[in-house]
Amino acid sequence: MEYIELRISVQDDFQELLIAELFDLDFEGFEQLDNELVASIPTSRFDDSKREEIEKKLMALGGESAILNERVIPDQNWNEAWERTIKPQTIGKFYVHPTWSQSPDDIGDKIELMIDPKMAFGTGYHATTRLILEWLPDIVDEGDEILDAGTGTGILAIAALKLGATSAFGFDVDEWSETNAKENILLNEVENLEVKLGSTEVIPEGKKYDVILANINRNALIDLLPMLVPRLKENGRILLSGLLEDDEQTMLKQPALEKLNHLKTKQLEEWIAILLEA
Ligand SMILES: C[S@@+](CC[C@H](N)C(=O)[O-])C[C@H]1O[C@@H](n2cnc3c(N)ncnc32)[C@H](O)[C@@H]1O
Repeated sequence: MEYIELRISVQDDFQELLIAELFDLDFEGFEQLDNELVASIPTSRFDDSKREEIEKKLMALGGESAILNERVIPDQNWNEAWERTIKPQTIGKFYVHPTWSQSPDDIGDKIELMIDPKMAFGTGYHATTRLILEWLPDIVDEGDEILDAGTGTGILAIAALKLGATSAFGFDVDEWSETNAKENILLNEVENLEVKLGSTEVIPEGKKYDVILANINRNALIDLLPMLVPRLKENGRILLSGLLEDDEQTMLKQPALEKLNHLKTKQLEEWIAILLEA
């Protein structure tokens, strides 16, 4: 897949806000530099109207923010770019690292997650993924069956299986995710994780789940909830992430969530995740 990379001048104080807005516009990769942000999006999801929308958002931030440069990044450069920026990290109970940085001999009681991200979202670096990884041990029980909507690298489904879930099904509309999640399944030697390219239409017919993980973004979640919620078992839990603080009330008012109990909302930086129970 080919990507468009935008280099944007933006003061450090406004970078998180801009990342959140670009994320809602389907941007996937972000690199924060000194008063600059580099953001990337698949070429197929970028057009003049998105560029105009970004320019409007930048104007609203103040006169100094602007798109400095726009360039096309061909496929083959991505791994190299990622390899420079991805470092091992501890997130809650997990030690997350790529294959090119070996796990130290002693990671104590941490659970190892080996994730080679390539271009799929889910390095564990984004706050929305970290938020779920930190919370996951409290949500997943032994024997649970998991549905991972927008699986990206497969990191959340793999983590859930390592916590004792018996099986997981992940889906993603991004073809890189399908390939990459499958690679990460092999790396982590997890069994019973099936990944498919597509959206809710690829969920096995009639199947219901104990836990649904959905780290996508507000607009996609609003569209997908009517298809996801009926896939919850009785007392099943759904965790919605990829949301900003201000999205909480909009989400909780969604008709598809009407019959669910809101258990808890957690926040990390400006991002929130909402847990509900059927
Ligand atoms: C924020 S990433 C999350 C990746 C991973 N689950 C994580 O937590 O790190 C969202 C993923 O959802 C996928 N996605 C976006 N819209 C979707 C849709 N309508 N159906 C399925 N996947 C979608 C994107 O391709 C992307 O890989």
